[in-house]
Amino acid sequence: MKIKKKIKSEILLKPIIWEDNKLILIDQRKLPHKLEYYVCHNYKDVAFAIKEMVVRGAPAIGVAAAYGLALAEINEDDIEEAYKTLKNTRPTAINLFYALDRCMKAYKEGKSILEEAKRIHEEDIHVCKKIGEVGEKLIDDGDVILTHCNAGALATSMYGTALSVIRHAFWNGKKIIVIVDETRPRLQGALTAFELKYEGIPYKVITDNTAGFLMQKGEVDKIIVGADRILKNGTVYNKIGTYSLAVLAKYHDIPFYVAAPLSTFDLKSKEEDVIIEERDKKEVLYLKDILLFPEGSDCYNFAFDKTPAELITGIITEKGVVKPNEIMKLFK
Ligand SMILES: CSC[C@@H](O)[C@@H](O)C(=O)COP(=O)(O)O
Repeated sequence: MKIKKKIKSEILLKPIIWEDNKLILIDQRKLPHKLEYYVCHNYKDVAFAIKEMVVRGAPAIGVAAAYGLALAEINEDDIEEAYKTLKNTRPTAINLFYALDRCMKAYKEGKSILEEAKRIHEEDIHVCKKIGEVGEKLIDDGDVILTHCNAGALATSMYGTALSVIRHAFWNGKKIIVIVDETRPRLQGALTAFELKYEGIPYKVITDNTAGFLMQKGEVDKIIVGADRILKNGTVYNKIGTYSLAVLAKYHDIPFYVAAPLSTFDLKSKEEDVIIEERDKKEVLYLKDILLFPEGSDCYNFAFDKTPAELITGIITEKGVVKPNEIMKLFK
């Protein structure tokens, strides 16, 4: 049994590697066709990597940012400046601020930033595994599970959040099929498909606008997504399109789960404090270099949306599954 488990974690992708005082990231811009690495030598490289989505996904950007600050320490850069630069890379996922603030606290207490970054990295691996073990109990043999964006190994340090639940169910012998939303405009669904293919987990890709029709046909048993930030009132911020899925799930009476570590909870902010990232309009208007719409077209490119608590069946965390109105139980 033990040997089997070891092999399973060894086949998982490791998007974040710390080696010889360098941060090595799987370059997610090149996936799914090329598995290439992007090497960060200083905090500015890391800030670029987060902004340009070389590394992405809430827990992964937190871990990368922590190592970014560690690089600033190693290179004897101005730590306050590095902290500010890294903090201003992406505004919505709370894990970025959680990890940077932890490292800053360690620094101010005269401790090593690198040691704190390594701890955050290790903890993320451990809690994501736990989320999978806890959440897989909600999955029935034969389930068809729809997921949005990529809440997989690539979005964390190893197991993923929503995909940790899915891969643990698969490892435990449950015959599942994953419906992968393509997730326009950045197509994080391709990353999810890449991970599932890598591990032999059956999946089928759909365009985002197919989800409702599949639910109407009775072909979706459960929906599991990740989160970028969860407020005390149970509001979940996640990839744009999550809210529409949750509304559809409610209408069709399909359980809608959110999987996230405690580091994704923001107990201080109110909804009006949360900034929804708006990215370059080119991501929507162009496909690579091809302009898809009439010259001069304007568009929206919100990267995230918010899903109210009443649409969420349960939140799967490393400390158990809670209803969105029971969040404070997790912090007692
Ligand atoms: C475990 S990842 C959870 C979320 O970070 C994920 O669903 C998501 O929205 C990622 O957005 P991205 O813009 O790709 O960083």
